[in-house]
Amino acid sequence: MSIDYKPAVHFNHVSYTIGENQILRSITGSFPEGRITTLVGPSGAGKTTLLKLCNGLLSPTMGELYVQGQLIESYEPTELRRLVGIALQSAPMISGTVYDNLALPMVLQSKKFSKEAGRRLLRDVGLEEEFLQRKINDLSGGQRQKVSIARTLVNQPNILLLDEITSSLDRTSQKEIEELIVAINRKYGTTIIWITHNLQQALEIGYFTWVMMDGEVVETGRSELLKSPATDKARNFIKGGAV
Ligand SMILES: Nc1ncnc2c1ncn2[C@@H]1O[C@H](COP(=O)(O)OP(=O)(O)OP(=O)(O)O)[C@@H](O)[C@H]1O
Repeated sequence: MSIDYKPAVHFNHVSYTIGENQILRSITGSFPEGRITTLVGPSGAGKTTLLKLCNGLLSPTMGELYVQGQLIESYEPTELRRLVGIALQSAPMISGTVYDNLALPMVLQSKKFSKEAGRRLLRDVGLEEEFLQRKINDLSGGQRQKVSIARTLVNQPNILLLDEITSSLDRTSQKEIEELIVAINRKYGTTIIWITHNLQQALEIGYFTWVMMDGEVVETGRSELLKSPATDKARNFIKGGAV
């Protein structure tokens, strides 16, 4: 990947092992600041594991990992959570209202969260203000995912990690979420690292792409590589997914 870009996250020979099982093998590379990078690869390639390393949910077994130029171990856990947000496919929520869920990150830090702040976040994700008092269980999958994204924005993260956030949504909701993420990236300059199984989405939304297989990064570069990969491994994977 080009060295013209400042890395938001940098991996230097990072490995991750569980027992005898090497999940990630000496990963080296960067996620450029202020850009959308997509992570693609077959199931079990290690994409989610790599994402969890970026916000300290997991720690490397070997190698160094830098977030905004600083070794990840040097951050206070709460500081790191504020800096790096994560949204998951399952969008886990507490029961109660949308407001209760949006306020959660602040409540956990013993901070106040105003209704106005809640309404502002809803506007950011394209939901009407009246959603603030809605019960979480009454929301559609797409609306729920928007609330999940809004909740990650409470801490105004510089880096946002997304794990398959559109895979269970219909085409319309999927498009809405894609547009929303692009808008967040543009408005706040948020660095986005996005795992997706949808190669068309990776091509359209991602500025950069990492192709992963068997715990390794087999190819990285501008997302156009998905149309004409340079390596056999990436080519074989993409053939199966047909961009
Ligand atoms: N806690 C764990 N214990 C044992 N093996 C694990 C654990 N977590 C992940 N693995 C293994 O590590 C490998 C990579 O998993 P990971 O979830 O990172 O892959 P992935 O590329 O995100 O896959 P998917 O696209 O299916 O989500 C898999 O073989 C998985 O079985």
